[in-house]
Order: sequence, then structure tokens, then C-alpha cells
Amino acid sequence: MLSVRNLRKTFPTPQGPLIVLDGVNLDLQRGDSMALMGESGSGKSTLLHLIAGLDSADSGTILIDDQDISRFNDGERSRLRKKKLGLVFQQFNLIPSMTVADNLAFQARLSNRHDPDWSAFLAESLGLSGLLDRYPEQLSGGQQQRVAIGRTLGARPDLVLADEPTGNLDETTAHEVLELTLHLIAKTGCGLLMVTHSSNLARNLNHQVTLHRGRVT
Ligand SMILES: Nc1ncnc2c1ncn2[C@@H]1O[C@H](COP(=O)(O)OP(=O)(O)OP(=O)(O)O)[C@@H](O)[C@H]1O
Repeated sequence: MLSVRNLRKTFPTPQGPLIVLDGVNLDLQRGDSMALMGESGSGKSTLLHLIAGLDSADSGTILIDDQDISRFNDGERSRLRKKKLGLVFQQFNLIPSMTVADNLAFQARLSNRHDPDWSAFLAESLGLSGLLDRYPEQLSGGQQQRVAIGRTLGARPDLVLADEPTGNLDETTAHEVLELTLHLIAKTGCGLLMVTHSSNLARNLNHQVTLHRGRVT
């Protein structure tokens, strides 16, 4: 479902162009999970942003379900994000003025895919059923990230892109949140590409790749 070919990205800097991605190739099938690792500054977030259509590559192709999104204009990219992609970040990015229930339903409502049964199933699976009337500031970090993951899966994305989703959590909580996420990813059959610095966490995903000197190894 995701196929990245020969992706190149440079950033202009006062010292000249900085080559961050120098011919990246990557494949991810539906229902599969992949950990994207690499040292700080190796280009992991840059790659995720390109796949999410938040930035443009210099050259190369990004096929999502056989559509080359690197040729998409801004409107097409934003429609793609709404219809097919789910994004999860290290910062939970919940809406502080909304309850857990409304945060959970937010993405699905935006995509016209709100399904109360699916929402209730996600809340139950993520251990959030007893917290639906609370506000984000009344939750722990792990609970907040579980809401963020439920909000993303609520819209039934085909591909979830997660940038250090457990980076703000302690190790035990990070493992718990990841386990729940992988269980739900398997249940929905979507793909997961997750940036992590932790080889302990990466081990739980089906595939592990590393970005080094602009390439995936
Ligand atoms: N908009 C930009 N302009 C110039 N340089 C940039 C820009 N965005 C990122 N970079 C540079 O590109 C390189 C890759 O950054 P990126 O954030 O993708 O790395 P990363 O692997 O995600 O790092 P970390 O693990 O620290 O989050 C870094 O050297 C960074 O300074």
C-alpha cells in the first residue's frame, strides 16, 4: 500500500544544500507495521512529513495505493490526509476544551466517518470508557496518548504515520500504549510506520529499518 522510491530531499542552509534523503526506498503492506529508526538528524521526521504530504520531495515517488502523492497539489494532499492517513505525534495534540469522548470522535467527524459503535469499541479497547467525560488536562500522559491513537483510528485510516508516539511516556507506559496500538492496527488491517529511538519498542513491530546517510538500510 505504501511504496517509496528513490526519494531525495535537500534543505537549503547558509552553508549550501543539506542532503537529508538521498534515494530512500521503502515498502509497507496493509496490516504491516514498520519501525523507522536512525540517529538524531538522520531524516526520520523529514521522511514521515513527505509521506504525509506535509512537505514536497526534490525527486522520487511516494505511492499510496498506487497513487503518486508526490505529484499531488496541496488540495489533493489534504484530501488524502483526511481520507487515508492517520498522524500521531509525540505531543498528544488533544483539544483542551473538548472531553475525551469529543476528542475521540473528532477525526472521524471531520472525515464524515463517525461511527458510534466503532468509537465505543475503540474507547473500550484503549481502556478509556470510564474517562469519556474528562478533559485532557485531567488525564495522565499515557491516557492522553491513548485518546490521540483512538482519535486517529476513529477515522479508519489506511496508513498510520507515528512520530515518536511514546516518546513522552515512561518505558512501561510506552510498551502498554504500543501493545494496544499494534492490537488495533492488526484489527483494522491498516499499515503503521512508526519513528522510534527505542530498539526495545521497535522489536515489537513486524519490520525494522534504519535511516543512515540519507538511505534506508
Ligand atoms: N526546514 C528545514 N530547514 C533546514 N534544515 C532542516 C529542516 N528540517 C529539518 N532539517 C534538517 O534535516 C535533518 C533531518 O532532520 P529530521 O528532523 O528529519 O531528523 P530526525 O531523524 O527526525 O531527528 P530526531 O531524531 O532528532 O527527531 C537535520 O539535520 C535537520 O536539521
